[in-house]
This record gives sequence, C-alpha cells and structure tokens, in this order.
Amino acid sequence: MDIKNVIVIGTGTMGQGIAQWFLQQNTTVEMVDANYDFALKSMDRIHESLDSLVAKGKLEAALVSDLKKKLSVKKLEEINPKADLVIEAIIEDKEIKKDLFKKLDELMDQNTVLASNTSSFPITEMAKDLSAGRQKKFLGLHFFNPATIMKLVEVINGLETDRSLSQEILKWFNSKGKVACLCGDAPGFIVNRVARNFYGESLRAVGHYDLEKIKEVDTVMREVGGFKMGPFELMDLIGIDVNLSVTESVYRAFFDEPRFKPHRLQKEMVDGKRFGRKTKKGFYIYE
Ligand SMILES: C[C@H](O)CC(=O)SCCNC(=O)CCNC(=O)[C@H](O)C(C)(C)COP(=O)(O)OP(=O)(O)OC[C@H]1O[C@@H](n2cnc3c(N)ncnc32)[C@H](O)[C@@H]1OP(=O)(O)O
Repeated sequence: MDIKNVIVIGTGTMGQGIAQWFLQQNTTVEMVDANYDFALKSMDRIHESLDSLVAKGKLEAALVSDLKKKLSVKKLEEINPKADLVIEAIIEDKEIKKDLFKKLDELMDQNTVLASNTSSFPITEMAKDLSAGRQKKFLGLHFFNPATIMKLVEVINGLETDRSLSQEILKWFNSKGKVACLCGDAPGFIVNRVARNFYGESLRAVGHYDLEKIKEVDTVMREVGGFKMGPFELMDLIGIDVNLSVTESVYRAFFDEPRFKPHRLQKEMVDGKRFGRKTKKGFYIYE
C-alpha cells in the first residue's frame, strides 16, 4: 500500500507535527481546522520549520519548495473525498470526535481510511456509529509529540477493523522510518497508560507547586532514570491541559481505578492557564 494523499483535521501541536511528517514523506497534505485562520498559522509554522531544516542543511531548498506546494489549508466541505487517509487530531472530546467521524463517513469515498490520533478513547467505541463498511476502515493511529521526531506510532484496531489493513499501514510506517506497533484497544493504549504513573507519582511526590521539588524530580528522572525529559518538563511539552484530559479519560475508562486518579495540582495549573510551553508558562516559565 502507499499513502499519497492525507487529510489532517485539527492543526494544534499534534496535527501540525503529523501534517509536517507526512509532507516530508512526499505525501500531499490538506489541513483542516474549525478555526480556518489558526490552520493558516499552522501552515506558516510548518513552512518555517521546513525552512529551518534547509538552513541546518538537512533538506534541499528545491525539495522544500516542492513540498510546500503539496500542503494546503481547506474547509471540511472542500477536502479531496478520495484521499487515502484522514487523520483526526482535534480536541480530546469523545462526542466532538464521534460527530466529526460521522460527517467524514458521509463525505469520504468508501475506500478512504479514517484514523483517530486519540490519546485515550477506545477505537471500537469511536467507530460504533459509522457504517459497517467504514468500521472496517477505521483505526487508531497515535503519534507522539514532537511528531516529526518521535518514531513511535501506536496502531490500534477496533473490533471491526480489517486486520490486513492495519498490518499494511503498520508496514508502511515502518518503511518510512517510524516504529509502528500494534496495541490493544485498552484505555491509554501502551504509552499513555504506562506513563500515567510517571506523571501521577511525580505529582504526588511534589504534592503542591514547589519549583525546587519539581526541578529535583525532573533532574533525578533525566540524569539517573535515563529519561529524555523529566515528568514535569514532559507535561509542559505535551500541554498540561492535554495531559489532564488524558488522565481523566484513562481514570474514568478504568472505572475510577485509584492508581490513575488525576492530581489536584494538574487542575490547579489548568485553572491558572499554565498549560506549558504553548502558553510560555507551565511548571516552568519559558521566556
Ligand atoms: C499526549 C500524547 O498522547 C502522547 C505524547 O505525545 S507523550 C510525549 C512523547 N514525547 C516525549 O517523550 C519527548 C521526550 N523528549 C525528547 O525526545 C527530546 O527531549 C526532544 C526530541 C523533545 C528534544 O531533543 P533534545 O535532544 O533533548 O533537544 P534538542 O537538541 O534541542 O533537539 C533535538 C532536535 O529536536 C528538535 N526539536 C526539539 N523540540 C522540538 C519540538 N517541540 N518540535 C519539533 N522539533 C523539535 C530540535 O530542533 C532538534 O533538531 P535538530 O537535530 O535538527 O537540530
């Protein structure tokens, strides 16, 4: 199989990274966002990112000029109905995602594959209101931030997903340098489930906002634990708001299992609009 045309819906941090990664595979990418101007800004940021790869000598200027022509911003009703793949990377709200997929089910050709980049919602449940044919062509494709760099892609089958399709997609990603792995359709899949305790225990260890303790935990996990980033640095990268909604969703999906319980400090940070790097203020301040 080959993926030549992709539509990415939702152009926040993840959607933007996913769109850029596909573009760099020479795929035609259409970006859609409920806020059209925001999508245009995301396209500008992809252009800037590609230009910086040219400046670093990692990509040829001529190639980047060709790639930019393959990237566009569209309204939902204008997208190519025959695209190979649509990836949804919108807000982590199950009902909003399900409504979008119902619209896409009608809009898109029967051969188009629909995928969700959900961090935590079960794929079978997301697919259940779609037509029987589409349920076979619906799966989870979960990328990691920054999507242009992080190799892992979790591939998740719903109960009805055509197994040969997910195997083909898995092979396609691996042939493009990603490390794709098949995960069970369990809340949080693999990484976001295991990582709940990385964040949760760290939050419980500091208890309340205390920058010195936060730095201490991060330093220990990075320098001694061998993690690329400490838990608080990583929450700032992912977005503390995004991380809280993933925590709440995993917690609820496991019937309020105490080990996945969100921490009050996460909520306090979100209430204070300290979302992390994207607002220049999270556990750390970014000038
Ligand atoms: C919530 C979701 O459902 C799931 C998730 O996304 S969970 C989060 C998963 N992500 C992680 O665990 C990230 C862990 N951190 C890392 O891997 C690394 O620290 C990192 C890749 C972010 C940065 O790498 P590091 O070597 O520490 O720093 P640095 O030297 O500044 O950057 C390395 C390269 O990454 C690039 N980079 C850094 N941050 C970036 C970002 N946010 N976006 C795009 N590129 C970035 C840099 O430009 C640099 O590129 P270059 O080699 O061409 O110069």
